[in-house]
Amino acid sequence: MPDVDVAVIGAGAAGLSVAAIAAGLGLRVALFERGRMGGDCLNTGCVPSKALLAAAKAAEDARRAHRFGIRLPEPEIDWDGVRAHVAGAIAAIAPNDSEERYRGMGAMVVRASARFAERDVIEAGGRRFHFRRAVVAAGSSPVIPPLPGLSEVPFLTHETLFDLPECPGHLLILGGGPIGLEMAQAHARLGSRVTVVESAAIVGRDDPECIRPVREALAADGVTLLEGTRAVATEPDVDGVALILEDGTRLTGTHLLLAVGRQPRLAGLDLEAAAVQASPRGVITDRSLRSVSNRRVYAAGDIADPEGLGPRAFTHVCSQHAALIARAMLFRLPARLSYDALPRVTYTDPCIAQIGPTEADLRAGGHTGLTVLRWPLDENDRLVAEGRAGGLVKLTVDRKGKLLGASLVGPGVDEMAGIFTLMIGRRLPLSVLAGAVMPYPTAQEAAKRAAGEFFTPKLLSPPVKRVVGWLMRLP
Ligand SMILES: Cc1cc2nc3c(=O)[nH]c(=O)nc-3n(C[C@H](O)[C@H](O)[C@H](O)COP(=O)(O)OP(=O)(O)OC[C@H]3O[C@@H](n4cnc5c(N)ncnc54)[C@H](O)[C@@H]3O)c2cc1C
Ligand SMILES: NC(=O)c1ccc[n+]([C@@H]2O[C@H](COP(=O)([O-])OP(=O)(O)OC[C@H]3O[C@@H](n4cnc5c(N)ncnc54)[C@H](O)[C@@H]3O)[C@@H](O)[C@H]2O)c1
Repeated sequence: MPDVDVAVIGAGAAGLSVAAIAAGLGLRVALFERGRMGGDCLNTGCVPSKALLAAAKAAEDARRAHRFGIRLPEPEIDWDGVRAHVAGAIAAIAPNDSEERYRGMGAMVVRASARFAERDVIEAGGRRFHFRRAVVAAGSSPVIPPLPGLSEVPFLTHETLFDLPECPGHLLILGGGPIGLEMAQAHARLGSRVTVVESAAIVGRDDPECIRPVREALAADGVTLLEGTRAVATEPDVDGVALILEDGTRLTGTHLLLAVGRQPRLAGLDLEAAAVQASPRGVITDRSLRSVSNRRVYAAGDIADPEGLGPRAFTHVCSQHAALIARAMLFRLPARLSYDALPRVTYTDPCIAQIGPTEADLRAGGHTGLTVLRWPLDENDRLVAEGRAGGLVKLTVDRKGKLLGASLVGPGVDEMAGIFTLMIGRRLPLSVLAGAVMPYPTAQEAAKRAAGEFFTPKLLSPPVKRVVGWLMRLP
């Protein structure tokens, strides 16, 4: 008789969601966590980064208050106060992810490193747990690039960045993805000099039309963006650290943050003992997130490498995975993972958001007959009134008007992204959005206006005008 119905390795966003569902259904659950409950999102990821961005925005709002006729002195940054705010946000959310809460749900929480011992056995804390089903949700860690000299210099990752006792004097950031850009803007607004070195283009998976305003905003915040540039070495410097670029430029800074991507936390899991196959991208699963080589085992969150889709590192993907695993593993219902309507948002100011594929993704995938609809956010009354106008809603639709992808940039587009997730995910016709009554004045009106652009040319066409003219003559 197995000791547990469901064994979950990792109490991050993915593992916690799976454990909550399984325990809620009355199953015997063992949840293994060797580090902090809540994993990256709570402790070193989403929560501290958004808390730091909020502090930075407060400073920036004070600097820009003169636009409203309010003159304030240059804000004084109390770094200890900023850190207290970040720590306070984590502490306020922590009870949701706590050992006590999960024990209360009926799960057995084992604070130890877990590893597979057999196809259906996990060892942790000196005990063996015979399981019916296991979910590997061990997450990912920052990639440490093979940069010559890196072992000689102190460097930061998101795991150490939020513990700095002082605001960095000059923060060098390697990588201009979501982590690099969010942290660049946050630190620049809080008083650091910031230089980002990006080997390709910043947030390069996003739509170039949407990237442009982010690039301009970061430059306005004083961030130096070096794109299409590689660092070839690093070395100690009197300032702290130096990065040598491929053209020979020597950049010096007080701190170096590495933000060049994620790698699955496979080490120590002993997946081979359970015949669970993994690639350098993660645990290989089918589209129901079930291991292709051990059908008792599933993978969720950053560590999952679903065939044909690859890993995605987002907290909302962790929830999506957990719901799908519940369907497939617990209810034995058909389940097939799709990222067709997946939203992703980089929380710079302005935000950049992508829901589903970009126009370039669709064209590269061979889609023809695409129509691109645009609605500029500088015509949005609410944003104009708030002195924040600027940005774009760009929709890519097929011949029949089916919405395939939405690319957004501007203030408030993070909150607008949910509309497009619903539209694409539920395959709602564009007319639903174009015909919706949106509250005035909101940024969301731009979503409706962009959708309306599909119908306007047809509505105002000469034949329709002729019919309306004829109808007007009727008694
Ligand atoms: C700076 C930053 C900002 C981010 N911002 C956002 C954002 O705004 N929005 C968003 O959607 N996503 C964001 N992300 C991504 C998001 O944080 C991750 O996608 C998410 O946290 C992954 O959750 P997970 O459960 O897969 O892994 P994790 O959170 O890493 O959890 C895995 C857990 O497993 C434990 N573990 C590992 N191996 C073992 C073992 N052998 N035994 C026991 N325990 C083990 C680890 O200690 C860890 O606690 C951000 C990430 C970073 C780094
Ligand atoms: N707002 C959010 O949802 C959010 C925020 C932060 C992180 N995340 C998640 O975490 C993941 C990891 O974030 P990330 O920013 O570290 O990785 P990333 O893979 O998204 O971006 C890394 C960037 O570094 C560049 N790069 C790679 N090697 C380089 C090198 N040697 N020198 C210079 N540049 C180099 C890449 O071209 C890329 O632009 C994200 O992809 C995302 O899934 C999400």
